[in-house]
Amino acid sequence: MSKLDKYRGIIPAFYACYDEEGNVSGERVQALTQHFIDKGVKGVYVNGSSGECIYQSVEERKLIIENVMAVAKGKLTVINHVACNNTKDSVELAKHSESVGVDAIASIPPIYFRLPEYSIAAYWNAISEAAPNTDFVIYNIPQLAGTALTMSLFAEMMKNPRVIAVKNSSMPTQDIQMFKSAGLAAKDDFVVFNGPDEQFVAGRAIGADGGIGGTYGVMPELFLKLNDLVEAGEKKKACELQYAINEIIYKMCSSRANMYAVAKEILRTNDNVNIGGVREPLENLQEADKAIAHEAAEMVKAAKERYLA
Ligand SMILES: CC(=O)N[C@@H]([C@@H](O)[C@H](O)[C@H](O)CO)[C@@H](O)CC(=O)C(=O)O
Repeated sequence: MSKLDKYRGIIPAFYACYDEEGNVSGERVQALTQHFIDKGVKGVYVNGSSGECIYQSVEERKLIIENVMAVAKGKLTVINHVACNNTKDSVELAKHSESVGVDAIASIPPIYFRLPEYSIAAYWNAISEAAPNTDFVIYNIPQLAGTALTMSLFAEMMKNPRVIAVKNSSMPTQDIQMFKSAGLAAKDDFVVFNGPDEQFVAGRAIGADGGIGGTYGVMPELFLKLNDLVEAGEKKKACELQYAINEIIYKMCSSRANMYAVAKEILRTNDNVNIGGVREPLENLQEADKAIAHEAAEMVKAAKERYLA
């Protein structure tokens, strides 16, 4: 048993939880955390893209992770994304994360200005040094961050003993293999998370240890089953379920509203978990989007009946 096994499995990317006025709701954060515990997932990835972190203040992000930890401590693996696009605020969130006892912190590279690799490494290492007893996960999402994790930057970061994983949301699954191989060449153990939910099976096949995903939250049972099928080597069944999941994701992405607004409506409809809407400038649901969300909710129910029986 490796000490990194706590990261191997299905880890939903936690959604932002707001009250009816659009303020962060600690109560709703706790309810969503409990919902994920009840579903049997391995952990949660808090304050990432799905958590709408770039639209939130440092204080709001502290409130969110405090409420997650109040419920999840000892029950879920908790990874808190702390990047704020400036070192000072990110360091503050890293310190705070360690004080509330998260398992790991994570960070994208700084966005907007194209910084040299030594500046990105300095940014990540400063954040990591602020949480000296906490694992560190590099978040590679070049299509949104505008900067890709290169192998030379990766090699530099391998010198930091706290770097234990890459959450890889780039689209080429080959990236997973490259980080996994180079990680294992540098360290006794190393974790790579699959990012794109639509290619979970492919990501796992090429070396991902599990996944962190923005659509797991509306169908955790389906992703848990998918992971079981991959582990059992049931390729045909795994692909069949992956295709069914992908149809649900395509439906979720077909609305004018932001995908996370659709996800939240599915949660309300199927699971009776109300975590509000999305924060502007993300687009909330109009009537036509609600119809799409309800179709997607029905598809989730049908897939559960078909594949979990
Ligand atoms: C670009 C993007 O948002 N990717 C998502 C995916 O889970 C994505 O929502 C899913 O594959 C649907 O396209 C995650 O990798 C992001 C994520 O886990 C997070 O930080 O919330």
